Amino acid sequence: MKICIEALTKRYGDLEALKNINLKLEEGMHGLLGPNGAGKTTFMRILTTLVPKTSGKVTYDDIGISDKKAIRKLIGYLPQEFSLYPNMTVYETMSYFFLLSNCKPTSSKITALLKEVHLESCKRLKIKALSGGMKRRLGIAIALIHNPKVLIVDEPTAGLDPEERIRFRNLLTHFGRDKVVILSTHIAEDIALSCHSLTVMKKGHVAYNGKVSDFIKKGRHCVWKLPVKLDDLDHIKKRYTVISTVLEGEKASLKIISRTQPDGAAPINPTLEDAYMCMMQEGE
Ligand SMILES: Nc1ncnc2c1ncn2[C@@H]1O[C@H](COP(=O)(O)OP(=O)(O)OP(=O)(O)O)[C@@H](O)[C@H]1O
Repeated sequence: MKICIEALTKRYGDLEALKNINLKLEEGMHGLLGPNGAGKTTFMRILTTLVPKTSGKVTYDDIGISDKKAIRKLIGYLPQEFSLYPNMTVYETMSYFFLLSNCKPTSSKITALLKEVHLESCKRLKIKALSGGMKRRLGIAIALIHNPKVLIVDEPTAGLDPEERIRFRNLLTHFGRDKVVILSTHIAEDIALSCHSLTVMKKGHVAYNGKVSDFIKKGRHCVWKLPVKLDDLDHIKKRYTVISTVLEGEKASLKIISRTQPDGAAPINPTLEDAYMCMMQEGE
């Protein structure tokens, strides 16, 4: 499966939410990062046929996005917000969504999907008894009912505890072996730990598209560790972008972003989040 996006634009009245987007996405895990309002949700909603594009071309292999029926068969979508009936059990919920997807709900199919998302022991639990992470895993099982080739997930790990985040990431990576998985999130670490490729969106355009590892390299010589006295803290904060502060008695250890080496600072290897912060600062 290959998704080709050519010269894609989207306008909401006078606002150009997507500007000339060109991308090719194949099987594997793709991360989508960008600040609020960058256009990520608009982009994903166009890919899922929920929002019409203004111009440009989007194809899934040789199927055009205008063929909504065919495209929807190829896609599983887990939106940021989705609601389930609190008094239904997990099993009843799956049966219900099988019917909505025009698929016959059989016990073996439901059990197999619940097994994939590690919820097979929760069949009889009511939705209201599930944790946030369990609900999202059930959301993935629902999105997989029609065995899609593409899985699009919007902010799936927000609010989850570390253990559930790890479980969810591993689940997505598992599906990335034979599906195109697009993971949109504000949690850069989730992308660093699960995605091979990355698209960074900024103000409606693609600011970066390529390997996660190459993006992180761009943050080299931009992130510094700087020990300061507490009295100097306000002055430093006015001068530099401080991304972390650890207080140690009368001193503070800062991580700062700067294209030039500040006095007394030592370079440190950037994380994906650091590299992202460097990019967001540029052109501000
Ligand atoms: N239905 C709409 N009508 C008008 N403007 C919209 C609509 N949906 C989104 N926008 C605008 O388009 C731009 C992109 O919004 P979008 O929700 O796609 O960004 P985002 O990157 O997903 O943001 P977030 O991270 O906050 O979810 C924003 O300026 C937003 O206000």
